[in-house]
Amino acid sequence: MTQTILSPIISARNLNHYFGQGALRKQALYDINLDLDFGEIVIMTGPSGSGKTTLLTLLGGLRSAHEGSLKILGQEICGASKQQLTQVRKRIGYIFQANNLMTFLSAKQNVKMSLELHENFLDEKIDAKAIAMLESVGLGNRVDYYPENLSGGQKQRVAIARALVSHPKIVLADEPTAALDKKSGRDVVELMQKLAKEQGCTILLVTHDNRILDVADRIIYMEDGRLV
Ligand SMILES: Nc1ncnc2c1ncn2[C@@H]1O[C@H](COP(=O)(O)OP(=O)(O)OP(=O)(O)O)[C@@H](O)[C@H]1O
Repeated sequence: MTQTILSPIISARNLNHYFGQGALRKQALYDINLDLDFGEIVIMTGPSGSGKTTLLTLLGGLRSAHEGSLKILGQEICGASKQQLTQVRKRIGYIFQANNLMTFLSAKQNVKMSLELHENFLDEKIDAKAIAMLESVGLGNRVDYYPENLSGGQKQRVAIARALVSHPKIVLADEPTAALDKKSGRDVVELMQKLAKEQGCTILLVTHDNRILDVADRIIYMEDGRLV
């Protein structure tokens, strides 16, 4: 695996994005210019409907960009093939508000699944790796628990373990604390911050939660589809 540090890790230039067709076509993002550098934690805030999730999904290669240029880990995403997008996605960790754990898999199996999707981990002891990652998020005593028997904060920590176990260079998180009480929310972001600094990964986190803004190296603000 190449360890070349590409900086910026993500680079967007003059990005525009639209929803709908014909008369219903509506612009959601206007002329976005943004660089995310190696190892930094960036928090994106802004009113509801301002375009934060749309931008996050574009930056994560989860939808294709319409206009402009978007480079993720050196790969141009505008006009990229499905295969190229899939390759980029494998190098990104995602954490969502609703943790999206598989309810029929234990904590360990949820984390392992993320490794099973990567060819480069197939030869490794992924069981041990998944357990070690759960230990590092404080769930060493919960590895065989199913999501229904874990608290909201614990489930979100499993989601963090799943996102970080493959050591991605980028982690994108959409409202990771929205469903959590103050203490669990705080614990979750501090954990993300700690692991990101240890692993040297860049985090972009969308939130409405003012209580966690201080973990950011940089805060960016979105309004009416524009970064201001
Ligand atoms: N799939 C879609 N089809 C049509 N319009 C959409 C779609 N997704 C988002 N939009 C519109 O794009 C704009 C930006 O939405 P987006 O979800 O990115 O905002 P947001 O800042 O993440 O909001 P919130 O904080 O409420 O999650 C909104 O006007 C929304 O209605």
